[in-house]
Amino acid sequence: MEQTIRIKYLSNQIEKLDYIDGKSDWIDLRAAEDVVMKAGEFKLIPLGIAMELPQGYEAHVVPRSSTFKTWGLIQVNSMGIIDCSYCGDQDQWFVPMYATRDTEIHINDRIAQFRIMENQPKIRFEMTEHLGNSNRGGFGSTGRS
Ligand SMILES: O=c1ccn([C@H]2C[C@H](O)[C@@H](COP(=O)(O)OP(=O)(O)OP(=O)(O)O)O2)c(=O)[nH]1
Repeated sequence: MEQTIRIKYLSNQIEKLDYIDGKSDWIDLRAAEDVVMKAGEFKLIPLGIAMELPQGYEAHVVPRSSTFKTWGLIQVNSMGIIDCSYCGDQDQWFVPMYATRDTEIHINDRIAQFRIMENQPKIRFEMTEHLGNSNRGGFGSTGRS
């Protein structure tokens, strides 16, 4: 199945997004400005795009596996979640980054990647005193003897 995503570019200096069939289906995202960061600095790096995601979908933004090695950047929210309602002309995607060393990101550098995911079903929480199942054994207990 193919989905169409309406996209608005907020920069004409970045290359257009590209879905590469048959490789990885995650789509690379590019920095929309030159950024100089000192070790220990935090910055929201603009990605130069706004999108209308398909109804019932959200997007997940993560670093590329080479991002840390190339720029010493850590994405501080681990994974960015772009909601379907984030779809206005000025709803530019950003990636919040922490620099672990002095670094320079250039416009058009592919610093992150995304995919879309179907929203989870609606959830209603039902309170109970007893779940009635056996305990699995505490955080991180699997494999411990
Ligand atoms: O890495 C990210 C995370 C979020 N967003 C945008 C899209 C998302 O739809 C919006 C709000 O994000 P989220 O709901 O995760 O943030 P919040 O801290 O809960 O803020 P809000 O009060 O705006 O919901 O910000 C980004 O551009 N990049």
